[in-house]
Amino acid sequence: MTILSLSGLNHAYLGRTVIDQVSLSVEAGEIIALVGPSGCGKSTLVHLAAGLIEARAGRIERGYQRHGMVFQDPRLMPWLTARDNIALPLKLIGINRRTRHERAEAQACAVAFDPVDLDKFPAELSGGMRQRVAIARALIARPDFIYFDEPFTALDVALKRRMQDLVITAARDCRFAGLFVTHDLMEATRIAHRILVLDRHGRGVRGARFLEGKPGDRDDAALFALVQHLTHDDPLFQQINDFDERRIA
Ligand SMILES: Nc1ncnc2c1ncn2[C@@H]1O[C@H](COP(=O)(O)OP(=O)(O)OP(=O)(O)O)[C@@H](O)[C@H]1O
Repeated sequence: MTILSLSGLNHAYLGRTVIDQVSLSVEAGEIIALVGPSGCGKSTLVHLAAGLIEARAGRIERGYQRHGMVFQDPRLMPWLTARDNIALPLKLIGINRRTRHERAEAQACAVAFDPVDLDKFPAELSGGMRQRVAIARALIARPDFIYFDEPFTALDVALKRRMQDLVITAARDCRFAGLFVTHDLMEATRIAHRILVLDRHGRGVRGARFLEGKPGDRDDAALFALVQHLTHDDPLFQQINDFDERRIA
């Protein structure tokens, strides 16, 4: 069953087209990693799909009930404690304070955020703790779809891996579908069921690769070999590096 369908999307900033004729669909329970050269429009596409900005043309059909979002910057409310940040989506749907706090505590535990830190404000938390709060906030209203926009790019390698495991487990347990923007092919191959490669200058989806096995069941050696293969032998992925390297040179 298709839970998100985008067809023929077009978007421009200040008259400059950055998304042109982009179509894709996500099945229920499926995590799609969205990769592509820097500036090709990945974040814009996620913002369009989530309804944060409006497309100039095209059609968006959302079959999900509720979505969550996790960005690179955790975007926590600085005046709220970790507990109230996590509980915020429940407040917005009118859940009473006591239930909100109980569920926030349970959700904090589920993302390995120590409940003793729940009364701290974002400024008192480390980067990893803030990102756990952001993930807990995205999960608390039990969404059936989550948009991830490079959520772990700023984290160190070990923490990034722990966060990816957390998403893999949560996606399996809560059965949400998602679009996951990343630059990191190791991350894409660990987390996703399918990788979509966007063409540069927003010229649509260049191609897709289905990944064997389920996220969480793939071992590191196989993933490493797959990333090597995609990077060096698969023309679909080579254009990402070629394009990014030309921009830096
Ligand atoms: N608010 C904005 N106003 C004007 N131009 C924008 C705005 N947001 C993005 N752009 C431009 O639109 C294009 C696509 O940007 P977007 O952030 O969607 O790409 P991206 O693929 O997510 O990039 P990256 O991988 O570097 O994060 C870029 O050329 C960018 O400069």
